[in-house]
Amino acid sequence: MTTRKPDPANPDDDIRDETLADDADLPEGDSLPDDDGGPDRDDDLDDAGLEDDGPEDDGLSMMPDVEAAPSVPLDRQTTGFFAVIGAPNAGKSTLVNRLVGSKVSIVSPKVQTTRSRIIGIAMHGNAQLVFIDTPGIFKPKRRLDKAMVQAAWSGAGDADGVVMMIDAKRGINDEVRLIVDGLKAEGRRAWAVLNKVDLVARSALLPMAAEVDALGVFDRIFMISAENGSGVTDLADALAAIARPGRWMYPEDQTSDVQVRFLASEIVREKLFLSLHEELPYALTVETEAWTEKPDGSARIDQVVYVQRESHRKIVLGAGGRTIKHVGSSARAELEQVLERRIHLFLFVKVREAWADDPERYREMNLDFPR
Ligand SMILES: Nc1nc2c(ncn2[C@@H]2O[C@H](COP(=O)(O)OP(=O)(O)OP(=O)(O)O)[C@@H](O)[C@H]2O)c(=O)[nH]1
Repeated sequence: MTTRKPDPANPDDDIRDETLADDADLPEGDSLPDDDGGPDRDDDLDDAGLEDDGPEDDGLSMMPDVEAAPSVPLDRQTTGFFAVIGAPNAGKSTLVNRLVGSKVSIVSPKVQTTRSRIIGIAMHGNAQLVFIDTPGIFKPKRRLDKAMVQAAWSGAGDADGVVMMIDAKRGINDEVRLIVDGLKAEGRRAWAVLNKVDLVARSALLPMAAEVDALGVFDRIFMISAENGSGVTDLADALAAIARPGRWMYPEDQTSDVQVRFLASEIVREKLFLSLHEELPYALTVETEAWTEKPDGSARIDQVVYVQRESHRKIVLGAGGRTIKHVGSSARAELEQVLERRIHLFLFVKVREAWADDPERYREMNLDFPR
């Protein structure tokens, strides 16, 4: 992930212009930045990425500052690297977040929320369990779909083991069969995790497990609720039991490999997913354009929401800028909680019709660009 600030020499890259353009849609005094008590709008325009206010933090990953001595001697450490795959909405990110014990991957009731591979790291006894949360696997139509599905399968390819999540409420449907066919084609076996058992009658679970077994690719079947945690410890125990002897790959208090810049855009994307309806969430992407450390310990984050049409931009802004303001304010609250510091968040909405065909956007999403 690159640290990029707007280039003042390049007008197309000038965030200040975007701010002004967005402003045209907003009534006087209703600014896009969600920032109570931070710098006022004029200040923001003046220091939009031209001068550093403090050190620019380039290594913005969710890594601890100091590596402590490990709690388990090196010769007793074990490591397992597991891909979590499944249909969209099966609960993959919810499970990974629960196993890790903090939010590393965004969650929404909409399908295809996760777009790229995200690593979550959980400590379990002597084992370090590294989970690859993958985008949902489905029949791709658009280029972005293809990139997401490729990322999911390559996550499975990299792993020691594959955990396939199945939404028990939906049962064994075509989406599940598509993935099972993919596993068979790759010659891979997996563990099946029937999720959302809190939504299903107990009497339906045993016949479903028999159906899962009959699919012929699963060595073990677990029943869990990623939402309320039931069955998750048994799953973690079983995964830890097959972890290989070997030194941990990450410091034990590291929870993810995601860069904080990326996490910050993901959090905004999650709030947009929760606030917008129908196709619009799928037609946008969010990028962190600049991250500036402030002398008072706070940070200023400038992000661009790319949409494909002017009409989409209007919807994302909302009447009087209300939608984007609401998104900004809930994202800022969460960012402040996660980063444990004060954040000034500035969101700019930009129309870029063909962003979904632009290789640069895929790099920012941590996805390979499918040709
Ligand atoms: N009732 C219930 N809801 C769940 C459970 N696990 C996940 N959910 C909900 O299901 C929805 C989808 O969860 P996610 O974790 O985003 O699913 P995902 O598989 O990562 O989704 P994609 O990003 O589309 O691949 C969210 O609204 C979750 O709150 C569960 O065990 N029980």
